[in-house]
Amino acid sequence: MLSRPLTSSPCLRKAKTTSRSMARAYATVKKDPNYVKIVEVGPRDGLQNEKSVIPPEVKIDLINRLNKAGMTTIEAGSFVSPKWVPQMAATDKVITGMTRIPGSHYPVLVPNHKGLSNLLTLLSSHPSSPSSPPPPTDEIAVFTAATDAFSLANTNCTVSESLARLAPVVEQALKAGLRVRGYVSVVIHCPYTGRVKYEDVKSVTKSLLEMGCYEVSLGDTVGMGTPGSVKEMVETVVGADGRIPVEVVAGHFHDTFGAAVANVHTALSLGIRTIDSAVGGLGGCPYSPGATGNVATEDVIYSLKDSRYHTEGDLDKMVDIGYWISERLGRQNASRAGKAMLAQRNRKRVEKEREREGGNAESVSAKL
Ligand SMILES: CC(C)(COP(=O)([O-])OP(=O)([O-])OC[C@H]1O[C@@H](n2cnc3c(N)ncnc32)[C@H](O)[C@@H]1OP(=O)([O-])[O-])[C@@H](O)C(=O)NCCC(=O)NCCSC(=O)C[C@@](C)(O)CC(=O)[O-]
Repeated sequence: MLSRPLTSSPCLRKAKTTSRSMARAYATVKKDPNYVKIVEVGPRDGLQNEKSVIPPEVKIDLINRLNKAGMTTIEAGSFVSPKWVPQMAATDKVITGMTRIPGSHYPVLVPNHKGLSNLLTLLSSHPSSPSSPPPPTDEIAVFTAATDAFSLANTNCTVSESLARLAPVVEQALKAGLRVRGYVSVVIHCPYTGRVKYEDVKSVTKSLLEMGCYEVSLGDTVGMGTPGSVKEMVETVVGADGRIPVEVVAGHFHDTFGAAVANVHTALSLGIRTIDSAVGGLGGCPYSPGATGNVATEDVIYSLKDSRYHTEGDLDKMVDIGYWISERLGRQNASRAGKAMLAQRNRKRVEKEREREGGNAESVSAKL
């Protein structure tokens, strides 16, 4: 239950420019109706909950590899309080150290004025001559939740307080020429209060769009969603009144209960065309106890094969990256498709060796 009406803040009333923001949102929508845009969240959502501090060089390497594998929207880090999420502390080093490819986007999370101010200071020192590389980022993501309990745990304020805090941040970011994406967490289930009211998800989504977010990502943070609950939630959010077009919402599914790929396809069947995912199924929110990683990017790409949809990202290269980063972090690769493809490659390699060795059964069977 939200503590007070979302529209009660003066900042929000001021920011109510529905038609302008909706037009901005529509302008970014991909024209091809079967194109599925993937927002690769591995370097941010994927790493933020890792216990041991990952050096910026590894994060930079990860982002560069993802770019080379064809991912063009890669969430690169967060300008949040290092006391709350220590893992994201060196995001400034990451976004200035990574190779920036023209046309790619590297959004960073910003929770408040301080985060935006730190980012704008960094961006102001970036050379802006035509020959200089693209700026470290051109996009921020602001985030809130569908329940006060989660919002308080994650950002130390209620939902309406967070919206009031974010409205001027979004306004300033837009004035500075940044794109702004929004997140709503716990859209199905809250780890503190249980089942969520989908009308609250809709209300928060609407507020973020009215502020000027070009898109709002609906986060099943806990990963308890099922195709049935995702359908009901999305149908409530995009609703029959037609005020939130499905083109401006994205799906963000964690895979705690193994239903994330099914949830992705449910979202697609309802018209959503932007999906957040993390290579190797990395991830978890520090304030969502028990939740596991995001749906693996490899699993999303694999599941779209032989369908009417198409997307970006070279599956073989993504499988390599999933393997590499999982090894690097010393954790299990959580991508089912990734593990299956690696096993398949291994079998093929052994078969080739068998052919080369002239069918030496003993040495080959030892490798299988
Ligand atoms: C929002 C705050 C800052 C409020 O935290 P607070 O403690 O209420 O902040 P404050 O304003 O009272 O400031 C306290 C201290 O933090 C500093 N501070 C304050 N802000 C910043 C900043 N931006 N950058 C750097 N430092 C900052 C500030 O300067 C001060 O420093 P001190 O004077 O004590 O030395 C904090 O709660 C926070 O950073 N929360 C972020 C939590 C987070 O990152 N969670 C994970 C991301 S959300 C997610 O994963 C879900 C998602 C998006 O993936 C979708 C889904 O799956 O649902």
